[in-house]
Amino acid sequence: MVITYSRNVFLPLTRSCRNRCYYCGFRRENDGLMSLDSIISLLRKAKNATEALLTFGEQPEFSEKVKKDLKALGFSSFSDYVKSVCEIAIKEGFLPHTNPGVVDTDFLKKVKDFNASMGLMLEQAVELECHKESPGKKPEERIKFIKKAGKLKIPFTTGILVGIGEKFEDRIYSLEVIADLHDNYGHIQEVIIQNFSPKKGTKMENFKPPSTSEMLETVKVARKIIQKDVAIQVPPNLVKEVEVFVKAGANDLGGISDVTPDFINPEHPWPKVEEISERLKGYELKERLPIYPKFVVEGWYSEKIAPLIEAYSDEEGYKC
Ligand SMILES: O=c1nc2n(C[C@H](O)[C@H](O)[C@H](O)CO)c3cc(O)ccc3cc-2c(=O)[nH]1
Ligand SMILES: C[C@H]1O[C@@H](n2cnc3c(N)ncnc32)[C@H](O)[C@@H]1O
Ligand code: MET
Ligand code: SF4
Repeated sequence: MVITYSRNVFLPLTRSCRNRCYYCGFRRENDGLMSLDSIISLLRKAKNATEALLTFGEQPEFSEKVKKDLKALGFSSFSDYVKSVCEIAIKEGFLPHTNPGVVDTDFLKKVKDFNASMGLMLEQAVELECHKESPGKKPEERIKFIKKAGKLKIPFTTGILVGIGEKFEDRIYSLEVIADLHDNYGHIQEVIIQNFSPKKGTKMENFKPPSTSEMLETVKVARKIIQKDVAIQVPPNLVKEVEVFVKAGANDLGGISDVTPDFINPEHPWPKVEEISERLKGYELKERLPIYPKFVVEGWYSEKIAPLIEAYSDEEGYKC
């Protein structure tokens, strides 16, 4: 059995965010933008990565600091800045994967051709206390966005955040919603089963994270609900014993970096690929691109990134 992962470099473009999720340690009030120079120098350090992961707070343009930085950099909108970062990444030899939060259709259309895939965590398809101050976490907003990405044929990553106040049946319902989206649009490449990990200084710092057995049950039920052509991803820095999760049905480990931390969960360092390989004896651990083999073979990518995809993938669509 093949277990996949991607080698990436994480670009946290800004921590300014219109939402206030009670579990989030990433958001900062009035944070600015990464400079294009700092992005280039980070990319140049990531010698063996093929994915540039762009993540940031949702709709950060309201922040005075972001507005000021956009002006100083000569951009008239945040989406133009994101598009330029993608172009820089491509020029440096990386395939962008942008996880933008809920953005409008114009934003999505502008950046789509410059991304190998994009993502948005559904988190949970039910309303929860921890999202009371996060308009962009309303289930209908997230579902609408994932549908829009489907209509635009964007290879897509979504998933659930486990242990944020939902019941077990809410997880089942959320996974059914994802399966339904994939039935309708066929664009989901992977479903992340991510455990909530408490962050100091947040409202949920003393909230109990889900246990390993609870996470295993969730992966098992996800594997039953989600279509077989969609990968189940667990992050190896958050679940540690990847071998038991693989036994439960996970078959992807997401992006791993040698040069950047997981900026969302910085207290959880990435294990080395060698360590994962050691734990997964009997399985074939294989590197993939941020666009899954199936979508490479089906040609779900633009001419902007075609040269990179074609140079990096073998005839089965895996990284070569
Ligand atoms: O390092 C991380 N990568 C995260 N990734 C990156 C992901 O592991 C890879 O970029 C994809 O598998 C594409 O290769 C996300 C991507 C999404 O589209 C949506 C959510 C996440 C969440 C995380 C995360 O918490 N930490
Ligand atoms: C990048 C993704 O990380 C998730 N995320 C945000 N905060 C946390 C946390 N404390 N623990 C685990 N995952 C988190 C969100 O679902 C976001 O979409
Ligand atoms: N803010 C976005 C979201 O929560 C992107 C990931 S968190 C930095 O969906
Ligand atoms: S998880 Fe994303 S949307 Fe929520 S506060 Fe953090 S950065 Fe903003």
